[in-house]
Amino acid sequence: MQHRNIAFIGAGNMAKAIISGLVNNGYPAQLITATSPSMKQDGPLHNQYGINCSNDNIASVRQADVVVLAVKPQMMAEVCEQIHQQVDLNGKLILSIAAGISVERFYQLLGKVDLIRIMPNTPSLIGLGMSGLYAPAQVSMPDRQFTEQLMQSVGEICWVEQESGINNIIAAAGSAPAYFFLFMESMQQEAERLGFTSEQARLLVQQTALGAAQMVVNNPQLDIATLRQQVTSKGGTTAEALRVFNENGLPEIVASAMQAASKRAVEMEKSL
Ligand SMILES: NC(=O)C1=CN([C@@H]2O[C@H](COP(=O)(O)OP(=O)(O)OC[C@H]3O[C@@H](n4cnc5c(N)ncnc54)[C@H](OP(=O)(O)O)[C@@H]3O)[C@@H](O)[C@H]2O)C=CC1
Ligand SMILES: O=C(O)[C@@H]1CCC=N1
Repeated sequence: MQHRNIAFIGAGNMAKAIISGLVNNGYPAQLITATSPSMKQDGPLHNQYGINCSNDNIASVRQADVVVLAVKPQMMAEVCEQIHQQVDLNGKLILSIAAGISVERFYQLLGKVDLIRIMPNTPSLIGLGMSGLYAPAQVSMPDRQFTEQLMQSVGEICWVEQESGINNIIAAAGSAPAYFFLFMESMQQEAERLGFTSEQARLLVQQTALGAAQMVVNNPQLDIATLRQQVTSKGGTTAEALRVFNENGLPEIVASAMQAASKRAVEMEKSL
């Protein structure tokens, strides 16, 4: 892929996940800078990945071709206004990974910049990310391709035609690792109650989750429902477990939870 000078403004969980994925995939570390107020030049991020680290947003944005805005949504206005006042963003590509901040809001904060919204998730850390991408019509093809390749280097990508699609990506992928973690936490707790040690319970859950996910990946010709049916013997144990899930409304709970995530993103877009 093409290499450009990238500055991550904000170096928390999500920025670190993308940086780790990029560096492990061969993106030149010397072309990556990460900033945060508490950042030390020779701190852990520098030592681990060899990237440039700074607590100076302005200097970092000035020297960058691509700026990844990776602060919490509630911090975004303050950070953007400071950048807008001090740096000419003309010719730079701005990438936002924030939930709940619309393109229109970014134009208010930064002026009419070249901006693409990305909605990644934390498995980017291990190259298994899932990112949604949205670009307004005027964004150039080279900028779209660069962003696509950037995020493909840490996982899979899915373009959305409408900006509202980003909120649905949040529901289906951005927030979704946490759904699977909650499910696994609940299973681990019950496995411990059934008498396994914490380590055994974790192994049982993580290996089963990994195996199930890998079976879905390896069998694109099979519906996920078919894979479920292959585990479920008539009158057997799995059928009993699934009966309890269904009687307690698991599909409806999942649907409501995903809708709640998307709705929250819409609310954030109105308030931030
Ligand atoms: N976590 C996730 O799974 C996902 C998160 N996102 C989005 O990613 C963004 C970041 O989230 P996440 O990584 O979880 O948040 P974190 O709280 O982990 O990270 C926020 C980072 O911003 C830094 N920061 C705070 N103020 C400033 C400032 N003025 N200038 C520069 N950096 C600053 C913090 O530094 P310090 O520690 O020094 O305060 C920290 O490094 C959010 O907008 C979120 O919506 C999107 C998809 C998934
Ligand atoms: O919880 C959040 O708001 C962020 C966005 C998607 C995942 N984490």
